[in-house]
Amino acid sequence: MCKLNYYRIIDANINRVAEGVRVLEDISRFIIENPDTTNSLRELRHRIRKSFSHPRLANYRNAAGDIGLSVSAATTWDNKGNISDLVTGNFKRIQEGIRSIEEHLKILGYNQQSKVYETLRFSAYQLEKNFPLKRVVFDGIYGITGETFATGKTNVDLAKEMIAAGITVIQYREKEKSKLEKYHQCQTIRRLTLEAGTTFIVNDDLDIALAVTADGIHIGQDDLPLKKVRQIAGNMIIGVSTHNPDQAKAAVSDGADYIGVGPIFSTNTKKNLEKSGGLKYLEWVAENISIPHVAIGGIKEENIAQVKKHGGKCFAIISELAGAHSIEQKVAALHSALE
Ligand SMILES: Cc1ncc(COP(=O)(O)OP(=O)(O)O)c(N)n1
Ligand SMILES: Cc1nc(C(=O)O)sc1CCOP(=O)(O)O
Ligand SMILES: [Mg+2]
Repeated sequence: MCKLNYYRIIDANINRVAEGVRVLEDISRFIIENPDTTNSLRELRHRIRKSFSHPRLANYRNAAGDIGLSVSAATTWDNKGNISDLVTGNFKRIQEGIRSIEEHLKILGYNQQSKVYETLRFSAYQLEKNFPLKRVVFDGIYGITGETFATGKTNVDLAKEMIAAGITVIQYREKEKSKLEKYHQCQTIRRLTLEAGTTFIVNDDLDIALAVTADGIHIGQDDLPLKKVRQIAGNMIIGVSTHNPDQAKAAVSDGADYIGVGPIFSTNTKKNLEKSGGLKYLEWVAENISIPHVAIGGIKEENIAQVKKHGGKCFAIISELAGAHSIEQKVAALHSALE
């Protein structure tokens, strides 16, 4: 291959990487409003552009004749379903682009410069790990579907009613249906939640969560280990059920975004219900755990105020919502009980 083509590859990748960093910089600046991350990204972008320069870079630029353009225009694999995918996709793009720069600099004998880009790639990994995509405020009612506890409403109907009632986080939980049926319901709920700006979390099925580009996955103590789920799910929100302080501490150190705390009260909704210290455990979590927590288990209009008194901020509810004649009225009643 003609040496000049290596310069062309390096030039294309410097542009590609800088553009990817710019997308993240904009998210950090205008959506997350985090000045530290914005500054780190800006510095990374400048270093990407300045760490190698050669007159041949611009001289051999040929964007219009780049055969990759038509390939890229025809692909749909990189369509981004949500902001979390956008962030993950751009970090991937940056890391792969820098890797390509490193390799081609080495071929041309620029070993020192290649090492500089290697350092920048590791900075990008670090920035990805710490990217403050705290998209959700875990506060108020966290609605969980449960059509088996409803009278004639499907999970989709329940999700629609929850959205109309102003619930901002909805979890899809379904224990009876086939994978395919669950997938179809989740597809519909994903569309509805995207339109409404509601956070959508899938219980148990990581494959479905990924397939419908949900915002998050909720796992229990017997599901895949959290670290493995993080490897597969990237930036997706990961919630973990916990029933005692050791599980809560482990979830934090393994990188959970929030924990479920329960059961607070007894409930017939879950088979093989775990034991926990209930309200006492919740109090411990409120005092000792830094990430958001979601209380769950037997929460109803008549006891939600008590849960709040013991440190509850976010309240996950299944049967009290699914069994309500009107979810909108039930949510209003729950809010008044919390006042
Ligand atoms: C918010 C929240 N907390 C806890 C659970 C329970 O999840 P898990 O332990 O996986 O049990 P199942 O719900 O799958 O029966 C939850 N779903 N949501
Ligand atoms: C699904 C679930 N998980 C729990 C836990 O303690 O982890 S309690 C529970 C059941 C919650 O349903 P309801 O609001 O109908 O009681
Ligand atoms: Mg589960």
